[in-house]
Amino acid sequence: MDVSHLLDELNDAQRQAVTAEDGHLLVLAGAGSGKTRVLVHRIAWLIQVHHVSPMSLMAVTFTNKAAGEMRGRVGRLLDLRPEGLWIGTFHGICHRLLRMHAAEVNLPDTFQILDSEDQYRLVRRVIRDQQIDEGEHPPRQVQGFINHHKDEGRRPGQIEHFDQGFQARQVEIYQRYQDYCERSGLVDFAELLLRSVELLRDNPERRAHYQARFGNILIDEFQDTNTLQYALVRLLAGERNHLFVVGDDDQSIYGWRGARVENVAHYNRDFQPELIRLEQNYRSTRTILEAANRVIDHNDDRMGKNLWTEGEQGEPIRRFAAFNAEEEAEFVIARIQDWIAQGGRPSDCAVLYRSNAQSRLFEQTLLREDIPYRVYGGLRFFERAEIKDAMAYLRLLHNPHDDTAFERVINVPARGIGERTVARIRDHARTNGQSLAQAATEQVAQGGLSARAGHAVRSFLALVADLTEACGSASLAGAARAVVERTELVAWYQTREPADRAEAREENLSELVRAADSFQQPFEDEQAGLSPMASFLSQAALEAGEHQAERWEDCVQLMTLHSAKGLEFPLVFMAGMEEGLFPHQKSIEEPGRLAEERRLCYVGMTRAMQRLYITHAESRQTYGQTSFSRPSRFVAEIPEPLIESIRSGFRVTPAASGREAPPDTGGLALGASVRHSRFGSGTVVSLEGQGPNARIQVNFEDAGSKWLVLAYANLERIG
Ligand SMILES: Nc1ncnc2c1ncn2[C@@H]1O[C@H](COP(=O)(O)OP(=O)(O)OP(=O)(O)O)[C@@H](O)[C@H]1O
Ligand SMILES: [Mg+2]
Repeated sequence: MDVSHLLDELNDAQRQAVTAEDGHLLVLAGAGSGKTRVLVHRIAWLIQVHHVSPMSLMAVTFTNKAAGEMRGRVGRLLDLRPEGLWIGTFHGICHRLLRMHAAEVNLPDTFQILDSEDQYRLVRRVIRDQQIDEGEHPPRQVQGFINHHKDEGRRPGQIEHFDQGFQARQVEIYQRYQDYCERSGLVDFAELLLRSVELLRDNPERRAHYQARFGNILIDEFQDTNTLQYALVRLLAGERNHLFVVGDDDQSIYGWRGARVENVAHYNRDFQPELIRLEQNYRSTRTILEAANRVIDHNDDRMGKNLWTEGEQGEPIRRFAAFNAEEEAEFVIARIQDWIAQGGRPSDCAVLYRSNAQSRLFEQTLLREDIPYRVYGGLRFFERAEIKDAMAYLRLLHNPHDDTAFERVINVPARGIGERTVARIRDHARTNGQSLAQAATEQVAQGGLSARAGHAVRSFLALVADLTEACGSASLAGAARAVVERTELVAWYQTREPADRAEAREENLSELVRAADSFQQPFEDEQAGLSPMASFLSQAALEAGEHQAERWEDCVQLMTLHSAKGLEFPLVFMAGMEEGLFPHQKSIEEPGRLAEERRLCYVGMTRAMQRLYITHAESRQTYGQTSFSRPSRFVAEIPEPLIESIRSGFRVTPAASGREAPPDTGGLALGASVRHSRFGSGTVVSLEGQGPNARIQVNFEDAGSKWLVLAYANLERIG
């Protein structure tokens, strides 16, 4: 059989990795060196050359999207659909394990996944029920506490606490939250992993079964695995199985979420893998690559690597210092327009930023210029309110005792059931150890509610019962359609919201029906005996937890630096490169976190293939206040010849007359001495623009030369 196509487009080191003999492997290599490509080819190689059954392979990637792509690429390389192959995220794979062994891990067959928003609401509910002070124990922070301990594999009983006050209460909330989840058959993201690890750890039979099944386990983006994920890998690998691990310590960017780059060292210690380094980069120009290498050089404790490219030198990186965030957005969009005018595609362009809030100005400008765009990391489809409402009904059809779903929609659309009634039902449920649905039914039957409330609750229960009956034999799409129609969600949103918002919700709900209609149940889920409905509900919850970008239509891509991981674009903008924003204020004081920010910068820069722009603004509005910032230290870490400043290259062309009106100096003249609250004193060296756009350049004694927006600068004249 000719297998040359599996090796043709690989260099020697890549080929060595793909064709390695059985054993453990670690491919440690920088960005764009072909790690993901090698992993895909390795899967195909094992199947085609070693005749390994796809059933005995497990491949783990960072997102469902990446998993889907990987499946497609393996399929194309092999020219067939690799049935039985487990490719997925750690969460997806653990979900599958739990579905198959629900009873053994004490979960009902109908267990549901809690996404992060559901989890937040539930934590808040527990805090309120306990009458604990939300100021002292903010739900978000408690949610972080719970997830942190779960990620480290700790149950409430295993958490050491040193006082009987604050810490003890946090642990208690965790315990009660957990009890609630157990009662209602709910599993949060971290729990998916923790239960799976417990299953394999505590059940020798299951462990032996899976160790015998998965002879080869391949993992991408290994540097961002957490403690539990590594524990799972060890349990699955056992003594005999082969691990194929690829990663880049310089791209570890999820430490704040529990990822442990030390796992690379632990893997070396525990498995003594053969080390293969890939040193040739195929993604970026020489300039971009060298600049990224020089920035990351400022970090200590690196595993160290060389990256080179045969690619051309390329253009210098361009740096633009904007007066303010508005001008920054104008600049970026103007460059995108140039790109498109020269025949480039909108989807080649990515604007990357540190935090989601930065997208707004870019969106505004893109909208105004009528350029199609897409923002990632905001609310994804399955996180939208109307979708979650409809899904909650579907969940109730699937499992009437799903309390989270019950609570979400008992009064959606509004039917006059108030918080007091819900509290009464909840109390009844708690006292009698029942689900909310059972409690509500009993309360109605026993006349435990006021006449009005009783009537409303009865109508809600009747709606759910009707739907259940109507959907008993319906297809998944039929059930989704029935929910959308009979619940009258659309009409309800129409009465509450402006027409355009309600219309968008209506479109989304139709999209949900379409999504259900075209849903293809994964082969593995089917094999595991899952109903299409169960698969669909789980898939939705898993997807809601992801913030990875997807490339859809041909539109400009806006996303956070974190979401850009693993992707590549011909034209990249890194916006908001300012101290305090990036590196983030919270990270500046802590060396460990600063190093993680620098890795994030490295990730951002290495997404660029041909052209990279770095922009920063001297002032921007945050929380309604103007703040002034210096350029990010990372900008200064790019050596001079690789980066070119183009502040003067971007000028708004003067009015058609060709004559610019004299600048509005606001009473300040060239040469005047001024003082700025932050930059100290200096001399005015340049003035331009009109009214709110008037700008002033000041040579500050300590802070150097700055352009400021006159209207915001609050300069005080001295001398
Ligand atoms: N031997 C090769 N010949 C030509 N192109 C290659 C080769 N190896 C990889 N590439 C291309 O280089 C780019 C980067 O590859 P890939 O995404 O696999 O790198 P990576 O190491 O996984 O990057 P990252 O660290 O960002 O995840 C891709 O466009 C890929 O198709
Ligand atoms: Mg990759």
